[in-house]
Amino acid sequence: MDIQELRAGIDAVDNQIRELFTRRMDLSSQIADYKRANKLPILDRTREREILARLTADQDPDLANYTRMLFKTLFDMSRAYQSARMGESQQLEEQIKSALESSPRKLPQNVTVACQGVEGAYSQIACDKLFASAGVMFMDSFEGVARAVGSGLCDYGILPIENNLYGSVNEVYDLMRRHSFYIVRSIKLRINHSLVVKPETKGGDIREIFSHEQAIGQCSEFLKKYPNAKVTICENTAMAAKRVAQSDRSDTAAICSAECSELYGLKQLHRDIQNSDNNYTRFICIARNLQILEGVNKVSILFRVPHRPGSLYEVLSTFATVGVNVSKLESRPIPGHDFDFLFYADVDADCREEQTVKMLCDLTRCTEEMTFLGAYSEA
Ligand SMILES: C=C(O[C@@H]1C=C(C(=O)O)C=C[C@H]1O)C(=O)O
Repeated sequence: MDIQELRAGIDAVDNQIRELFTRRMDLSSQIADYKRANKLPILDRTREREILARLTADQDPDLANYTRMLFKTLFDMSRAYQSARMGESQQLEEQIKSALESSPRKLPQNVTVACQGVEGAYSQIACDKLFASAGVMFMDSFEGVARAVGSGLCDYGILPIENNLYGSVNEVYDLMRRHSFYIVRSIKLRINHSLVVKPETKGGDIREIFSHEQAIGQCSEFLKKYPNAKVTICENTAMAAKRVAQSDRSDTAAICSAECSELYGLKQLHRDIQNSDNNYTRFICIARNLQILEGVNKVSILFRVPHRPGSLYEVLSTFATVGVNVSKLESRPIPGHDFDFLFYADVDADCREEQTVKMLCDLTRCTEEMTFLGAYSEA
């Protein structure tokens, strides 16, 4: 046999070893589960000795030494895996228990809240509905909001997460992986867009329309009435209105809220221009530390599952076993990992109940990575 053929043989064996190794580690993690529930230690020397004796009993003595070395390494890895899994779930359980004891019952009112955009942004409208007397700090980007909360500059932050017609705000989903914060509330806001212009501008003058890409998508039918106008994407709808108001031109328009139009002294040329009247955007309110306020009924998590058949099913069946409804499941690519996917899930569960905490701990074990994003209620 030439070396190519021999190497092809090794490649085939390596593939099998990898497959079997994954299965062995998976079983080991299930044993960790059992040990945790039954308060047993991770290390079991007797069991390890038995395995070594059984596997080397009828082997050539030279090879038996290598087998011993290989399996001792496997035991080390298997124990490390078990302790990581047990540690992770214990940490989560303790974190939830301590948040339940120390969180305020309601959102405190005299706080500073970070919103993206400028005065009049939909995020600010959401903020005003959640906080009666908060000081608002405007940030240039969604990332700026996450940073302001993460650094402690602001107590809370408001981020749009999805629109029922146009879908998820992917940028915000991606932020959840890169920044550490917790969702403490969410709010659904009915969105009515207007086409706004300077007082002197007429419909026929319009050559350019500014807005946020979500608003443009939500008004796509209406925009067909202006086939010759250039559509320009802005950071947010309030910024678009401000741009129209401050420009020297009188051939521009913005898509934004009625509140925003008034704020910038603009005129609403058309009202309710969204494709459907049933147009809602969900905003989340985030905090640096986990806070579990009264009335929580939703839990959000982010998780990555191994690349093998049934791994997502295992997660979903963990929800099904305790009768928990999954209200949203979103998958996002992970930058730099061509085929790895991260899932984001919203489930209807009460984090004050022991079975929910247990379910979350179980999830840390059947996923490769799991981040608890918070327990909250939706207004
Ligand atoms: C997997 C277990 O936990 C540990 C790891 C072992 C293994 O990887 O085979 C064996 C015994 C324990 O030290 C177990 O108890 O079976």
